[in-house]
Amino acid sequence: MASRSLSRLAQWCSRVFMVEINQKTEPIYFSLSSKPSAHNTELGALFGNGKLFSVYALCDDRIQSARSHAQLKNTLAENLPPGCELLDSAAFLPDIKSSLIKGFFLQDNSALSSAERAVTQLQEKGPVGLCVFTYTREENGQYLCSAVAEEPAERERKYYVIPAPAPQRHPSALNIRNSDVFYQMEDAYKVLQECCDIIPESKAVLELVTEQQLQSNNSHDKRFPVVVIEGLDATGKTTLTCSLQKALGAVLLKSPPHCLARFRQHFDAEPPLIRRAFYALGNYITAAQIARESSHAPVIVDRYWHSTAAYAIATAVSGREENLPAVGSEIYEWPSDLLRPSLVLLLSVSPEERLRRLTHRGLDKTEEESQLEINHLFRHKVDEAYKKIQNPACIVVDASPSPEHVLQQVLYLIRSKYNLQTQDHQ
Ligand SMILES: Nc1nc2c(ncn2[C@@H]2O[C@H](COP(=O)(O)OP(=O)(O)OP(=O)(O)O)[C@@H](O)[C@H]2O)c(=O)[nH]1
Ligand SMILES: Nc1ncnc2c1ncn2[C@@H]1O[C@H](COP(=O)(O)OP(=O)(O)O)[C@@H](O)[C@H]1O
Repeated sequence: MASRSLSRLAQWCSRVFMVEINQKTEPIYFSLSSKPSAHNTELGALFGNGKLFSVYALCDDRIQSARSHAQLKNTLAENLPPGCELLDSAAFLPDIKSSLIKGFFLQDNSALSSAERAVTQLQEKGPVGLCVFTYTREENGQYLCSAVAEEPAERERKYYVIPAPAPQRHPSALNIRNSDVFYQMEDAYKVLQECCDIIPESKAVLELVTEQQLQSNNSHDKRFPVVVIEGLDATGKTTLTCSLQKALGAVLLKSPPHCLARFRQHFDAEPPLIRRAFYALGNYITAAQIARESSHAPVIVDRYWHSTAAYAIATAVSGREENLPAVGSEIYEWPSDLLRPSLVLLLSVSPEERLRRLTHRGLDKTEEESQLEINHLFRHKVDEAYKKIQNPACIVVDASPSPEHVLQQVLYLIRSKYNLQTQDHQ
């Protein structure tokens, strides 16, 4: 695991470091070497001036590591002086899955190296296993890296910073499996089991999952159609799903299911590993409900696995939209143990229309929904991730017309696929 294998600076030499100056430009990649590089000018944009640090929270326990990373980000953001840039950083083994370690790069342009004080304070009371690197510029234009370590010998050891080539796969996509998106119920279940000591609500969620699984009817006899309605918030999912329920005499379900509503706010505040495991388990509870209900009526579902995967992937994959893995990547594969719907419709409206509906609706938003408004790039990535998921893939529906028009369009789609009669003809 990260901390054991990275106790000494030498062990970091096999890794490449990535620092993203902002979401729109290519990140800067560098590594540590015992020999200088004659071509390190491209590092100037990052290492230009001032005191520089990388900080990584290292723990063997993945739950503690996820929480330490989140705490580290909050602590650094609260304590850094103006003029000090806090950038996302990562250390990874190029194109090796699950090798990503997330951290932070601090550019302290203030003369007083006040960031140094903030980092030292963190070092004293910080989360378990804080690993701090400092970077200094030599007269000859070379940059040196040393670790702020307890052992004096480690402190003396320095390595040259040299440019590294961009990897094939964007490093932020390396850890998605079982850290951001889950492809088996048991993998998500294990995460919440490991949280039980520190998050009491986890036990109640796991009991609900077990209870629903016991009630689930896994019989594969004839089922009525299961239609999932997906889309960004305020695209009209709630309005449409209610009308479809009436028009088709269908059962209306949603994910996360009502039985998890009371836990949601808590898990929305947890780091991605824990939060996404919560939403993944919500889909399995909803799947058990779909299995039962679709044996006697059509089922309409408001959000399901596409939402879980799209939001998780769009959050995990940093930088530009092009960094999203291509269609066909394993990260878009439907979980083999999760009930597949018959049809998934992705409601799509223009950003302007969506904002108009959001303001009109006036409901409060999840933090992530607020992000959707501020961060057009994040919203595009969610939308793109929805469309890359296959088996089943989404059918995009233009949801900008009136509610009645959208309903008729969707009923036509469903009927032409299933010759389902509407309620009034039954
Ligand atoms: N339902 C669902 N929401 C998720 C998931 N992952 C993240 N979210 C967040 O939760 C928000 C929506 O939560 P919902 O419970 O669907 O709330 P809602 O009012 O029905 O959503 P909208 O009607 O689309 O605004 C999303 O916009 C995401 O920010 C997931 O797996 N399932
Ligand atoms: N087709 C539509 N045309 C215009 N307004 C709509 C349409 N569908 C929904 N709305 C309105 O937009 C707002 C968001 O709709 P809602 O169904 O809550 O979307 P979602 O569930 O996707 O967040 C609501 O005020 C709703 O009345």
